[in-house]
Amino acid sequence: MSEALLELRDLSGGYPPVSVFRGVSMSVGEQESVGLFGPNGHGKTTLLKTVAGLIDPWEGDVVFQGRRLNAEGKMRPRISRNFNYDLFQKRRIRAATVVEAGVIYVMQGNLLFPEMTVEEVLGVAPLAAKGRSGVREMRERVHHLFPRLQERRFSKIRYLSGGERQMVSIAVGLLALPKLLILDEPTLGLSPKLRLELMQAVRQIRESRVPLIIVDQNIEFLSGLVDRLLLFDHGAITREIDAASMPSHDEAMAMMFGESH
Ligand SMILES: Nc1ncnc2c1ncn2[C@@H]1O[C@H](COP(=O)(O)OP(=O)(O)OP(=O)(O)O)[C@@H](O)[C@H]1O
Repeated sequence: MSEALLELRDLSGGYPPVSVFRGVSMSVGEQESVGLFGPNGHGKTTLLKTVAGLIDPWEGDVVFQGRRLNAEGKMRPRISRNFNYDLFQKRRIRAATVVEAGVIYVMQGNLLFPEMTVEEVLGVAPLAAKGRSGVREMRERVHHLFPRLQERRFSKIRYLSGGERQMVSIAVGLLALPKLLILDEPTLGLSPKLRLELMQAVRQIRESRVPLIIVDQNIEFLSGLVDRLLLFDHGAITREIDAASMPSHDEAMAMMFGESH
């Protein structure tokens, strides 16, 4: 396997006091693409939000290019009696640190500013790249990937369809010049036509060798895209499957729930 770009070491987390995932160890190599597949509500998004620095890990490490991005040690129980104790809590991982390291997480759902235009949003996105070179080339690539955004560049985000907003979100992620791009269910809830368009764009991103972690409910889509598939069940990685032996949707479900799913 190629050298590890991202390594998660025995990572646990959740929404205190509720534990969502436990003892997750995985790695993503340079130029590798890894898929996460598992039932809804079992903690994939929570794991990715922890890697992205949006919520604190309870235990374990997030290591990127050999550097630990989280504070060392376990999360300590909260002892503050302040109502807004979150404001005073010292963060164990910071989203800004993760972004500066080059890990870009494209979240599920629409989190864009509704009153900004497509052009304005795409204009500010490269700020996250912190002066790394290659923004101009990436702009061209984004235009090529999503010609529809060029047509809609003067439209406010609020007037875009769900699929177009998803395209903007991925474009923002790319314009941050990711060293690792994390896509959380990029085709969720889209019409079949837009879904296909977006799937093709993600395939092209993959072909350009951007390392990816991608979560999707469509295993056929993931199979054509990833070097390894991780089955994620009840907050833990239960199985790792390499590209040569990708299962069908039914086979993957049987691996997780037995033949009677
Ligand atoms: N902000 C939150 N506060 C408390 N619990 C939450 C929060 N967000 C999610 N959860 C809970 O954490 C658990 C894991 O949810 P998560 O979204 O990580 O799962 P998932 O595998 O990504 O599923 P999906 O594909 O539906 O997003 C669920 O039980 C969910 O209800």
